[in-house]
Amino acid sequence: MKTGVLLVNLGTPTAPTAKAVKTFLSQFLHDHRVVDVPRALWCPLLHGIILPFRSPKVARLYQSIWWPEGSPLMVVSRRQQMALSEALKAAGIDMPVALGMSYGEPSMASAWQALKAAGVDRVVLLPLYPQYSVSTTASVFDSWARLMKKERLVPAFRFIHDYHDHRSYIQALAESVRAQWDAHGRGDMLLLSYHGIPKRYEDEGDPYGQQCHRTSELVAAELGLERHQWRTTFQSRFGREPWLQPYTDDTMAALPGEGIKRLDVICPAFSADCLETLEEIAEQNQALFMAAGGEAYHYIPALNDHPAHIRMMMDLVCRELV
Ligand SMILES: C=CC1=C(C)c2cc3[nH]c(cc4nc(cc5[nH]c(cc1n2)c(C)c5CCC(=O)O)C(CCC(=O)O)=C4C)c(C)c3C=C
Ligand SMILES: [Fe+2]
Ligand SMILES: [Fe+2]
Repeated sequence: MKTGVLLVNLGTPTAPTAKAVKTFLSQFLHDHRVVDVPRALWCPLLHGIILPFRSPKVARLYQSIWWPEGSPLMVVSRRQQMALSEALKAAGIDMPVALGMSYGEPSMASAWQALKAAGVDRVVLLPLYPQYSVSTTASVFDSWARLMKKERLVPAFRFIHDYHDHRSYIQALAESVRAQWDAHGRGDMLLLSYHGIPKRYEDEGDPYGQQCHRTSELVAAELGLERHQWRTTFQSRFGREPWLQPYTDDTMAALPGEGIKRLDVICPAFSADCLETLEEIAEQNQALFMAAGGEAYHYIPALNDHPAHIRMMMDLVCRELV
């Protein structure tokens, strides 16, 4: 049997324009795993207000973080794919690596076609979401299942459910914090900010919030931090219902008043830098913290294609070879 790896991430617009953002948001926000509101209620709001008004606004935000080679999420994802492929080759393991996005291009269908063309008949699916959520991981599974419906011969496959407490992941995060401290000195606190989800999803059984808290505890323990030296918050709220709390933006505005003037921020739920880290955390939230009396703010980049992150991917994938 020949095994291949299918790396999956969320996806991103093809250009920082209102049109491309609208196409991306429309696909993303039509996914029932992401927004579970009945379509009769959701579609009028989505088509009448959210897509027309949010798309130009968000396009301007994408313009502020866009790289010459493209959207950071896409550029980093391609680098991850290449680095993992090379690392596997260097270890003498013949395993093609494809990249598929849940929304937009390259699609999961194109990634599966590339693996099939390489003669793969066994697939390790690695959704690059360390913490399981219905809104991300389950949606990857849905896309895979939809693809497999068209196959007469479904390949053997393994689905990596989550890796929120995996040793190499925790070590890679801790290593990136230490590198930050070595370069810029240590802040008064390490804030671990995770993408949020609606609180209702957690009440209905989504383990995401619990897994985020566990990741934070393990990183703090690995770094030898005391309880008052780190905090977990949730960012990127969308819509009106309550999301997981405490909210990152409220915390930013409050910390300087509590005597925390120098802050280090890491976003462990993001395996690649993207709009939500480079703009929301590194720009918007920095401005909130400084306006409230903060003195130093350091955003610690996502693990991206750092060698420790690629080693972690190797560990996760090779574990599935037995
Ligand atoms: C509508 C509800 C949303 C849920 C639930 C949600 C969960 C969720 N998302 C990520 C990772 C990413 N989200 C990104 C962008 C983004 N997310 C939402 C909404 C929800 N996300 C929107 C509407 C957007 C687009 C930007 C905007 O309009 O504000 C991204 C960045 C993509 C990029 O192109 O850079 C990532 C990555 C996780 C991990 C998660 C739940 C655990
Ligand atoms: Fe619709
Ligand atoms: Fe999101």
